[in-house]
Amino acid sequence: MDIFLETTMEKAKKQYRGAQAPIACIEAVKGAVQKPYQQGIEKERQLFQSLWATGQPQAQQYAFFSERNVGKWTHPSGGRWDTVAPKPVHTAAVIGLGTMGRGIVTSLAKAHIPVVALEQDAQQLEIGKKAVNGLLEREAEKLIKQGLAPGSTLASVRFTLDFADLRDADLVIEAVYENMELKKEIFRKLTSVCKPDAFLCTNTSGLNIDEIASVTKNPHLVIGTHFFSPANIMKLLEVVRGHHTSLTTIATAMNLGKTLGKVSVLVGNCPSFVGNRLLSPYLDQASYLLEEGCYPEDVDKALEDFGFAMGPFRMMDLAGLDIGWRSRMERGLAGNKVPLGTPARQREGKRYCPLADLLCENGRLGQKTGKGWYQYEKLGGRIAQPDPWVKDFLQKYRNTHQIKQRPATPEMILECCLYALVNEGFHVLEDGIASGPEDIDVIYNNGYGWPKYRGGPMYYASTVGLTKVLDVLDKYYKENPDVPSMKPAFLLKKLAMVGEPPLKEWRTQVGNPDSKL
Ligand SMILES: CCCCCCCCCCCCCC(=O)CC(=O)SCCNC(=O)CCNC(=O)[C@H](O)C(C)(C)COP(=O)(O)OP(=O)(O)OC[C@H]1O[C@@H](n2cnc3c(N)ncnc32)[C@H](O)[C@@H]1OP(=O)(O)O
Ligand SMILES: NC(=O)C1=CN([C@@H]2O[C@H](COP(=O)(O)OP(=O)(O)OC[C@H]3O[C@@H](n4cnc5c(N)ncnc54)[C@H](O)[C@@H]3O)[C@@H](O)[C@H]2O)C=CC1
Repeated sequence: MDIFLETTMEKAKKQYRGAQAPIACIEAVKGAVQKPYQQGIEKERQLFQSLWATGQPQAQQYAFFSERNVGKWTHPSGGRWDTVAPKPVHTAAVIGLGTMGRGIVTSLAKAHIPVVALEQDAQQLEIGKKAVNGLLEREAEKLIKQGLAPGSTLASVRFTLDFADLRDADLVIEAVYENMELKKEIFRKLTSVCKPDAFLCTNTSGLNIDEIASVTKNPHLVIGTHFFSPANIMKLLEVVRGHHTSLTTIATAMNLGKTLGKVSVLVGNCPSFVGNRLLSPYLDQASYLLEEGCYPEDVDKALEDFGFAMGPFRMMDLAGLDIGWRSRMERGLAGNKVPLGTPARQREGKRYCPLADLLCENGRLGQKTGKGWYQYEKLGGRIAQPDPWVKDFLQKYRNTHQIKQRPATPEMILECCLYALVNEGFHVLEDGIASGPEDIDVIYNNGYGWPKYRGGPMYYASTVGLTKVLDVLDKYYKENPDVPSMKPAFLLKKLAMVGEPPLKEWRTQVGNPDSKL
């Protein structure tokens, strides 16, 4: 019998909502550790038992993930990052104190790393400072509650508008708007003001790390450190290596994640990296469902009942709709770079849903503007309420474009969204961007509120049955040839054809000579 386990009953209930098997907390089951994850069960059981034996209350079911080297990869030089010593980070700097920067500053301060926090102007600095101070106060309260204050304190944060104040930082994390020209401008400044051996990190959601590094004097010190929203809470750090990134830089970024109490996963550099690359077709499917008759709350409910912490629309509202919008404008898919005469629902011959762009054009960027796919109680509010404005807007949009309505059951919603995501996971494996299916699972479990008891998207696909996933994708793609992200990946077909081997054997089936697996 499966038992889903967490440290406390409260956590277990939250984490395993929707699970069919009994849930329990450590206190209740002690040695009887069992869970339906495909790997490391024995190791995890031993870890649990040893932690339990030492009486450490912070023993966590997923603790072993932060200990194992997630993202094995061999450098073109033949070296491996996990054989190289990381450099210590005594002081850090963060540029941009918006949704992400403020959480990153808080994570650093919490990990006793003093931070210099830089903004673009006095007004933004004041807003950022207030937000960071609020988060730090909350952290201080937690320390007091745990009886750790004043012995365990938070590191200092110095707020500034002056790049010269970054001169002593060992590591800088840039978190400004998602715009390549702006990022390059920041990195040009950094490479001239920072110490020659400072590590220069970008929190970009998916821009090319090599292009950002190209404007610096030391591209081997440039790396992607992709945090997840809310950055002070979410456990994942996606570490993105560029072409020139050195092993020491990788080791330092991976170690930084550990210092911050996060799970670091090393991935390759491609548009949107791993997590967001899989997210993109998932969100596309979610928005097609709106075109065809669903409302945001219907789609979110199906995915939240499946176990996600947040459905796709609540999640987009949390992250900010402007990130995707900026990225689409840069790629000429939205805004004034779209060639005149382009059909509203088509780009480059493929199906395109402009709904998120239209929301942004209406100033609805999500929680930060108090309105997005939902309405919120105030600017920055968190309580999502269905919005009659959105309902009306969707109805008018469907009428204008005369879109054929297709009633969707929760099962259909799950199949469209999840199989699209999983299919992209197979492409990522074919391309050698993640070092194995387990890494993709770790990314989703820790960065996107995926229900852990389902093991992650790739493991989930193996439990559904790869042939079933393949058949559904195949049928959908035949009916919708303008949605190429639903064309079944070669690796999925191959694995289905060779009898659906267990996930731990998938790496040997990749067969791509360029793969880094
Ligand atoms: C180049 C673009 C790529 C193209 C692809 C297209 C994509 C376009 C859109 C995507 C943008 C990309 C963004 C990105 O790069 C990656 C991301 O970050 S995506 C977002 C990932 N995050 C999630 O999926 C979050 C899922 N949700 C959760 O895990 C939980 O719901 C959450 C932890 C937020 C809350 O937990 P819960 O148990 O429900 O609530 P609690 O009340 O217990 O809160 C716990 C903790 O969290 C704080 N918190 C809660 N809500 C918020 C909030 N809205 N904002 C900030 N913080 C929040 C709360 O205060 C608690 O903190 P404490 O300090 O412990 O009190
Ligand atoms: N919001 C999210 O969920 C996630 C965002 N990201 C990425 O993180 C980066 C930041 O995103 P958000 O925090 O959401 O953006 P945001 O819009 O909330 O904040 C950006 C901040 O950068 C500041 N800024 C702009 N130009 C600046 C400059 N020249 N110097 C100093 N500060 C400057 C702005 O004043 C603003 O406060 C983007 O690259 C985004 O793609 C990555 C992961 C998740």
